[in-house]
Amino acid sequence: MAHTSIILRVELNHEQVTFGDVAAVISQAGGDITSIDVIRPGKDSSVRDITVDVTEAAESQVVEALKERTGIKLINVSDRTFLVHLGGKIGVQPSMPIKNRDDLSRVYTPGVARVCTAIHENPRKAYSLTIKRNTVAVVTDGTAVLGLGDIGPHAAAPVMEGKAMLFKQLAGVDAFPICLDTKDTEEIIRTVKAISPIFGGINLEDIGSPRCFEIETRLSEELDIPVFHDDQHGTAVVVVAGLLNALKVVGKRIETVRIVVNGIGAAGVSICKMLLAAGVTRLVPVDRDGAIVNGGTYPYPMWQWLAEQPQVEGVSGSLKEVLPGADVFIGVSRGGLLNAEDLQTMAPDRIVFAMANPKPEVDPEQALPHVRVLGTGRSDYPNQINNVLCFPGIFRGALDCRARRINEPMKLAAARAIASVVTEKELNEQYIIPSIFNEQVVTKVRHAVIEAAILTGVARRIPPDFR
Ligand SMILES: NC(=O)C1=CN([C@@H]2O[C@H](COP(=O)(O)OP(=O)(O)OC[C@H]3O[C@@H](n4cnc5c(N)ncnc54)[C@H](O)[C@@H]3O)[C@@H](O)[C@H]2O)C=CC1
Ligand SMILES: CC(=O)C(=O)O
Ligand SMILES: [Mg+2]
Repeated sequence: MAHTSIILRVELNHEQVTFGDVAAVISQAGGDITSIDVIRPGKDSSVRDITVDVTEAAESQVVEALKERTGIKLINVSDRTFLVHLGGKIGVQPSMPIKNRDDLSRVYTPGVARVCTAIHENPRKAYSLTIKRNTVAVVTDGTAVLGLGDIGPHAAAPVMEGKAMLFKQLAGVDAFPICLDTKDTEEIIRTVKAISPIFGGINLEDIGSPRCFEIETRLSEELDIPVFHDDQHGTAVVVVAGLLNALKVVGKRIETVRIVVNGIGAAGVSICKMLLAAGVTRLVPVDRDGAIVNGGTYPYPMWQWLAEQPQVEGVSGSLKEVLPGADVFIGVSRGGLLNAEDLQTMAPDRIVFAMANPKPEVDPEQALPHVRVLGTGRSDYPNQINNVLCFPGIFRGALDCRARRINEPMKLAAARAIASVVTEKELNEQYIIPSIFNEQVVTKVRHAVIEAAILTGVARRIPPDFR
C-alpha cells in the first residue's frame, strides 16, 4: 500500500479537546503519528504541527475526521512530498568564489579568452578545461513519464530533476534536466546534437516507444559521446542483475526457465534483448494485443526482430492465457493487470518482477504470499528493481574512461557487477538486489564498465586507477 507523509497544522481548543483526543482521532482514521512540533503554546489554545504517516487511501479519512471533531481547527495540510519539490530539487554551484578583480580577470574576460583559444586549437581540451568531462544531459520529451504516459515536458521535470540528484549524490556526476517541447523525432535528434558540445554524455529518459529506438540509435551513431536510453538499458541491466540472483535463490537455470515479459516498449524490448544475450531460451514477449509470437508479422521493427528469434515461443494469447507455467514474470507495462489467482497459474518457485511505476502490474501485498521472489520498481518494498542501480555507475565509468559509447559488453558487465554486490551468503528471497545506498554498487559498476570499455576499444582514456 502506498504511504505518504503529511504535516497537519491544527489548533486545539483546550476546553474541548486534549492532545490525546487528537492523537486518537488520527490513529482511528488510519494515520500513524511520527512527530509533533508545538508552533504556538497557550493556556486556552495551542497550535501544533503533527507529522503523520498515512496510506494514500487513509489520507482523506484523517483530514475529514479532524475537521469533524469539535475543538480541533485544521489550519493546513502539507504533503511532505510536495514540500521537497518547492523551488525544484537542484541548483548550479560555482567551483570557486570570485572574490576580487584578479579572480574575475581569470575566470572571465580577459583571461578566459586564452582558454577558449586553447580549446579552439585542440577541441579535446574541452574535457580538461570545461564541465564537459563530468556533465550529463538528462533529456526527455515527456511522452512516457514513469507509467504516467504522455504528460508533457513541464510535468516530466520533477522526474528529471530527481534523476539529476541521484547522478550527483550517488556518482558525483553533474546532470542537467533538458525537457524538450517537441515529440518530433528529427527535431529531438537535431536539438540534442545541437546542445551536445557541453555534455560528456546523454541520458535519454522517458521518451515513448517506438520513437525512442530511432532517437537513441541515430544519436549514438551521430555523436561521439555516450548516448544511453535509461528506460531501455538501465532497466534491462538491473532486471538481468536481479534475475541472475533470483534464479540462484530458487535453484533454476537461466537456460531453462520460461519468462513472460509484459509491455514491449522501451524497457521491455531492451530487457528481452538482454535476456536473450544472457542465454534465455524460452521467452514470451507480450504487449496490449497479446503475445508477440515466433513467425508473426508486426508493425514495429523491434517487435518484428523479436518474432524472428528462435527463443521466442510460437503460442499466441493474452497475458493471462500465456502466463500459466511461466517461471518468471517481468512487467514493464502498467499497473494493476494481474491478481493473486493469475500468479498461482505460474510454475512453482515463481519469480515476479512487477516494475510499472508508480503502481506495479500486481499489488505487492496480494502477490507476496504467492511468489518466491518479488521485485518492484518502488522503494517501499524489498528488492527494488530500478534503473537507479545502473545509470549513476554506468555513466561514472563511461565518463572516467571517456567512452565513445556504452556497448553491450559494458551493460552485461554492469549487470554482473550489480548482482555481485549481494554475496552468496547474504542472498535470500528478500535480498536479491542491493540497495541504491550500498556504496559498492557505483564503485563496482564503474570498475566493470571501464574494464569492458577498455577491452572493447571504446575507451579514449585510461583512468589512473587502471594504469
Ligand atoms: N522499475 C524501473 O526501473 C522502470 C520501470 N519502468 C516502468 O515500466 C513501464 C513502461 O515503461 P516504458 O517501457 O518506458 O514505457 P513505453 O511506453 O515505452 O512502453 C510501455 C509498453 O507497455 C505496453 N502496454 C501498455 N498497457 C499494456 C497492457 N495492459 N498489457 C501489455 N502491455 C501494455 C504499451 O503498449 C507499450 O508497448 C512504466 O510503468 C515505467 O514506469 C520503466 C523503466 C524503468
Ligand atoms: C524508473 C524509471 O525510469 C521509470 O519508471 O521510468
Ligand atoms: Mg524512466
